[in-house]
Amino acid sequence: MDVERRRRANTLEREMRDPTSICNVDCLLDTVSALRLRPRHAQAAEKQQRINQLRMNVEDFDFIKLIGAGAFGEVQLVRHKSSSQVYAMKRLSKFEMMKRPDSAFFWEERHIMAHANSEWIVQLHFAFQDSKYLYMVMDFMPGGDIVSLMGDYDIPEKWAIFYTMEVVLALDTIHNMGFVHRDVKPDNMLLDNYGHLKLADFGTCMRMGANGQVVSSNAVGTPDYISPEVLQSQGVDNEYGRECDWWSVGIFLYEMLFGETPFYADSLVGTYGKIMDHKNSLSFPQEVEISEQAKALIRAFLTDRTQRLGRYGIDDIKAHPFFRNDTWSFDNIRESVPPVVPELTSDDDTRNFEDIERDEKPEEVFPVPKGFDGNHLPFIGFTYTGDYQLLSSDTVDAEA
Ligand SMILES: CN(C)[C@H]1CCc2nc(NC(=O)c3cccc([C@H]4CCCN4C(=O)Nc4cccc(C#N)c4)c3)sc2C1
Repeated sequence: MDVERRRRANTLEREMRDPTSICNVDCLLDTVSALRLRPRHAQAAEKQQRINQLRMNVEDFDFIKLIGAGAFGEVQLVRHKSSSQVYAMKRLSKFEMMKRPDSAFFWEERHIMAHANSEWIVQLHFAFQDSKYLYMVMDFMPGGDIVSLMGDYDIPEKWAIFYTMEVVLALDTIHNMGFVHRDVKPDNMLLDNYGHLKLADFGTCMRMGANGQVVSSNAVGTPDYISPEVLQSQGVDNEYGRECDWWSVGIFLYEMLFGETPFYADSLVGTYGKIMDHKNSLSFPQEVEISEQAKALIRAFLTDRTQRLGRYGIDDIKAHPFFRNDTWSFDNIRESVPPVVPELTSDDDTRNFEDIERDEKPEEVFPVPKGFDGNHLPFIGFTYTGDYQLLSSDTVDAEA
């Protein structure tokens, strides 16, 4: 083959091997699977079926227990049959996503968990899809979430130092990847089998622009933890940056120390009102003994974004007196012993997860259109096979 053709062929092959390329092999096979071949192409349809069986699919996993649920799906503890490895498998309904225009959130979640390669971020091991769902196969976090931890223990200030330090380092990882999280809350903070923290749910993450800001008109996030500037972005295009996540850390720290969130109200409007009027509504219950440093840090986070601690980077946060202690430092905390180490008896021990009843709503499926069915086109490229990349040199040789 002439040099020029060989050079171009090599470049294409490199693209096909690159997990982040739009024409990598997984993406190409997604395209084949997304084509709705009509019965008259019997051979092709048969081949398509065979490809779907050879690719990773939900039959490769044994279901163990339902361990979480969200707006578009659920998380199950599963065991991969051929490797016996346990994972947390999140299943998102394609039907739910097709009903809403702003449902491309799973791309950020997939990108962050697949490529963060960080001890602070739950790792995505595999992603695949079928006609109804997207599946994300992730680390199982047997320590459960911080909501459960706060329910089980009265958190002393020393523990609050540990968990706040780990959340700060985890968020710094997300920010350095170019994302604002926007929904930092204890539900999204999970503990591994040592008791160390990882962030777990990235559906509300948004890429920052070159100026470090995001422009968004939908107020995302959970009422209690949402910052004033994100709240004000509802309906209008408001710009804000990573500092909105530091507000949520302030709420989290307050909740660990006082057992409730600072702007709680029995109505959404009540909570929003208190958040917008935080200068007057923030107060510390007298009966709880809390250090001045802790109150100072909470005030430094729960303030207007132009004054908020962390707006110039996390060094100002790390330097705050609240974090001064004789056990943990920002540099060694991941190698230290956490306040609570989960007692686990097996690799599929789910003691730290509440039983969840599955809402048996009838599975809505979309009618397969008679004509061209483009329903799966938005999901092409979602499949991710992580380490065992197809077309990797050893695979081809093994076949040879
Ligand atoms: C703008 N709108 C349209 C979109 C805004 C962002 C968004 N995110 C959604 N997200 C969901 O629909 C969903 C589904 C299952 C579980 C979870 C989380 C919330 C509860 C637990 N959970 C989770 O991810 N757990 C988890 C993750 C990783 C490891 C382990 C373990 N062990 C557990 C979320 S739907 C939706 C709509």
